[in-house]
Amino acid sequence: MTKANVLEALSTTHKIAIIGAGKVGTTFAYALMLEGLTGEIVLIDRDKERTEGEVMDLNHAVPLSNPVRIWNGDYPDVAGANIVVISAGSAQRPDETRLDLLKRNIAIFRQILPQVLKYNNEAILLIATNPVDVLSYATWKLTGLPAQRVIGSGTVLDTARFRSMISQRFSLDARNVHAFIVGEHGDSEVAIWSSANIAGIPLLDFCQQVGCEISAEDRVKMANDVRNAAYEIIKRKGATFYAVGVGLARIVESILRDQHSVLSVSNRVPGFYGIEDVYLSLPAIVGADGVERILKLNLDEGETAALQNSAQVMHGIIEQLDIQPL
Ligand SMILES: NC(=O)C1=CN([C@@H]2O[C@H](COP(=O)(O)OP(=O)(O)OC[C@H]3O[C@@H](n4cnc5c(N)ncnc54)[C@H](O)[C@@H]3O)[C@@H](O)[C@H]2O)C=CC1
Ligand SMILES: CC(=O)C(=O)O
Repeated sequence: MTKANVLEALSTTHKIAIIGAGKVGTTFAYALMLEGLTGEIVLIDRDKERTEGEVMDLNHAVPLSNPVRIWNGDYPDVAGANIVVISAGSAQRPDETRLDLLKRNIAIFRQILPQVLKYNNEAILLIATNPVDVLSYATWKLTGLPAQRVIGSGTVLDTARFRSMISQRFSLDARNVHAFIVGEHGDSEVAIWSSANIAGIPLLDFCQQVGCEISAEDRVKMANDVRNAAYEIIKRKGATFYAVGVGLARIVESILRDQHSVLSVSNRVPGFYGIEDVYLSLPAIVGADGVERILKLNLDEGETAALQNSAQVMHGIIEQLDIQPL
């Protein structure tokens, strides 16, 4: 069998269920289709009419991209899905933070999760709805599933924004920029400069070598630009969906193809830096079983304190939630 045949055979056996066929859910479905990652995509949304329109539109691209069955389904259709992605719920309005969404979206999760579990308790759950860390933690608690199988998209998006901005600054291929945003996917997130590197060369050494400069002020500004990217985009076009759609597809790719990729997904922190019982993003190895291992970055003092602060913010919110298993 050629590599192409193997990949084709693999992709046709996989099924992805997407709950919430709004801007994020449908852009993710589009990315999945273009990348040929799966044989079946079922979209589930309370707005059946609009979802039917989305499904028609997506299906018309199938002859031009990859063979995939895409349909407008309901909860019984999550049966047999390898991964259930949840992107249902409210998105931020221009003057809102992600945490402002919590009350509305946790109520929606309380409706959705029992339905998912009723038809499939073996899938990996991938959460995109905001506030993603709190909702991933709540999903883990409510469902009682192993944390390894309850994953938040976390700072995969912020990390991509960070790499994109560094690459633009130094006119580089973003794929050669290695740097992470960790912590909350939100206002308390932390840019990790101490281990940022270009193809293995520490960023400051790279700058010295090629004669570029990045001052402490530049770094603060860039971290703020990453942190504020969603606000700036929402102010201009009402929502963000392309990068997160591709980010979700990237996580799904690593799971379906058991790639063991290191991605900054949100998961239960295993006591690193004195942080526990909270979902936050750190680099993690993602494969067929979900999160296989969370990696400990060597952080400097300021980064450690900022990450601990991010965990405190999450703890403060989690403590106010009354989460009883379903
Ligand atoms: N994790 C990340 O990096 C990102 C997360 N987001 C979040 O993703 C979520 C979705 O954003 P958008 O797609 O832009 O919003 P949207 O409003 O376009 O889509 C949300 C969808 O959820 C559906 N929905 C609401 N309640 C439902 C229920 N009980 N059952 C089934 N479907 C239900 C709605 O009908 C709608 O189609 C938001 O919370 C947003 O903040 C957005 C961008 C990035
Ligand atoms: C909306 C959101 O969470 C983002 O674009 O980062």
